[in-house]
Amino acid sequence: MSEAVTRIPVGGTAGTEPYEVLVGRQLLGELSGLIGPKARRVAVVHPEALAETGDALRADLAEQGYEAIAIQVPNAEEAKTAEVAAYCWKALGQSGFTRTDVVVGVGGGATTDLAGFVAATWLRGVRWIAVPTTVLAMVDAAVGGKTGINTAEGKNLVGAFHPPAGVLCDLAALDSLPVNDYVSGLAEVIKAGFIADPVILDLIESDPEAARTPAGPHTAELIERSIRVKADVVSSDLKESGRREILNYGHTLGHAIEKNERYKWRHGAAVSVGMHFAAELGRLAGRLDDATADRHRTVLEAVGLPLHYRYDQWPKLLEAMKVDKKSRGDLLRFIVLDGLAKPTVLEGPDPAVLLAAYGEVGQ
Ligand SMILES: NC(=O)c1ccc[n+]([C@@H]2O[C@H](COP(=O)([O-])OP(=O)(O)OC[C@H]3O[C@@H](n4cnc5c(N)ncnc54)[C@H](O)[C@@H]3O)[C@@H](O)[C@H]2O)c1
Ligand SMILES: O=C(O)C(=O)C[C@@H](O)[C@H](O)[C@H](O)COP(=O)(O)O
Ligand SMILES: [Zn+2]
Repeated sequence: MSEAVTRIPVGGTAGTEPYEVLVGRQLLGELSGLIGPKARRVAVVHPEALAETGDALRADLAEQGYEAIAIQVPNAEEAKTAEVAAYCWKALGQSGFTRTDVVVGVGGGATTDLAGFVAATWLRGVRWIAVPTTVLAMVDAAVGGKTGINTAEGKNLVGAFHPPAGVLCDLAALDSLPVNDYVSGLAEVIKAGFIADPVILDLIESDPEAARTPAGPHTAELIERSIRVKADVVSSDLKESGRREILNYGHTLGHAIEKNERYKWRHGAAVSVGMHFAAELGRLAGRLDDATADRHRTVLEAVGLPLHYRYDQWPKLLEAMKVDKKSRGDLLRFIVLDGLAKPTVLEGPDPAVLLAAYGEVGQ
């Protein structure tokens, strides 16, 4: 008997095309429907780690009559560069890819960010479909249409809003994910818990060890709840003119750490340290109660996510945070909590408060 498939709607407001995030197993049968009747060519962008999956998908699409190509890109953040994007553009150009053809991004968030960006920029925008294969990509990266690449100056500094035509979250993909990558994705799940859906935190806290594996009893529910948080936010504010900024909770410092580590840290690990910082900032700014601030430490630590970073790096991190996309001119802006599930913006905090908050994080 096949398992049920959950369908979560996204978008459809302010002139955007609605689409669905499907969560279940054996979802690849849905792909041709999403590719649509007009496409002749399909490009499957996948990381080295998923070479077999990428090639199997290409072969399957070729059997269905498409001119299918596989574009293999490096694993993780090494794929999110201008050079790799140019490599993909070359592959599309050489295959004669037209405006009715379709990109399929199969992989973690780094791959779906790159594939979506290539789709957004090729011929000024072609259709794309996300097939996320990590927790993080399922609950966050593949949903909402933020696509992009990094530069030496900062994380995701080049990109476009270009929503996918559909997102297929096949839970079976998570079985091959290394535990560190699985746990890294839990940072965005926990973020969704703190900014909008505290039941997520209750479920993780009920058995943090089980939450670290796809075999845990709440895996599907945690993923679906997190997707619903993201879908709700991006449906109301696709281009981040306001409410969408709450999804950046923990990211102001997190992205600065990623840049400082030359993108060798996993995103979720950096966001975990960033959420610890944001909690301390909220507390010191007089916004957040002690119990909710402390809960950040306990839940992040319970699943094995990091809380700390090098104290001596503060001046460099502060510099890096200035190019955060939420900054306006010289004004630094942070997402903090006014309470559980009450995210808000803290503008231009006193530098002494920032340093004191980092004092709790730096080691
Ligand atoms: N666009 C957005 O809204 C958004 C949201 C959150 C994060 N992101 C981005 O997502 C990226 C992080 O994504 P991530 O955590 O998925 O990491 P990732 O894409 O770097 O993947 C981690 C590693 O796992 C490998 N991998 C992927 N799926 C696998 C599987 N099923 N089995 C075995 N190996 C597998 C990858 O090749 C890579 O080596 C960051 O670049 C971050 O900026 C984007
Ligand atoms: O979708 C969003 O909006 C987010 O902020 C989600 C984040 O988890 C994600 O890491 C995003 O890529 C960060 O965006 P950026 O605009 O700060 O680069
Ligand atoms: Zn993120």
